[in-house]
Amino acid sequence: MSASPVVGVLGLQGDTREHLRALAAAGVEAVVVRRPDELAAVHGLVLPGGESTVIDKLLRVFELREPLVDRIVDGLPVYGSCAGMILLADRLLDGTHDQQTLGGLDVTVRRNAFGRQVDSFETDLELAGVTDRDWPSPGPEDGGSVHAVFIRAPWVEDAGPGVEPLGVVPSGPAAGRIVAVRAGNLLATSFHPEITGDTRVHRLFAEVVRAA
Ligand SMILES: NC(=O)CC[C@H](N)C(=O)O
Repeated sequence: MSASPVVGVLGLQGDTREHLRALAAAGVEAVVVRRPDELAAVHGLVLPGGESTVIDKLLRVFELREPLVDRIVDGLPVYGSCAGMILLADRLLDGTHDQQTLGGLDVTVRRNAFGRQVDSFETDLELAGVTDRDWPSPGPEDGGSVHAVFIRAPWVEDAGPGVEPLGVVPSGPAAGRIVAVRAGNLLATSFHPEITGDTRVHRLFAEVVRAA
């Protein structure tokens, strides 16, 4: 792997721009991916938050689905945030009737899992992998805790033996639910670090990409 990997952000639908900004702030060269030749040129890929049913359809329209599945099978580092986590799941609960995922992560993900009352909320949670990272401003993000923003988010209903849970909801009705996982080169969070200004999750992913 070259010293400065190029990380793509899937640009079909969702908060592509926020991820591009977060990657740039994490010191990574980041480009939009909308075509198969653009996908072929990146060393890692972010699947942004958005609407997984729409992204699923557009992946097929843009003829990206097959090459992306192939690259995931080949070990491409991929970070999926929210809808991106849904797309990485091998098994999906509460998807629409014709919704497909790309797969790769040996997890069952429940879409829109948090229900109506708390379908969007924020909380601080402990995230494995960011514990010793410095965060430039003092506050609740210090140490291993990140400020997690959930927007009609999924959770990981269950995870296979090769999947490492990185974080759970700390309290409330969904306490203990897994909301961040890693398995090999695949990383996924139910929440949206790209909109908080905290670049530690993107830096963690950049390390995965550099090591691949
Ligand atoms: N913020 C998000 O990415 C929401 C995900 C959305 N509920 C979906 O099903 O894809």
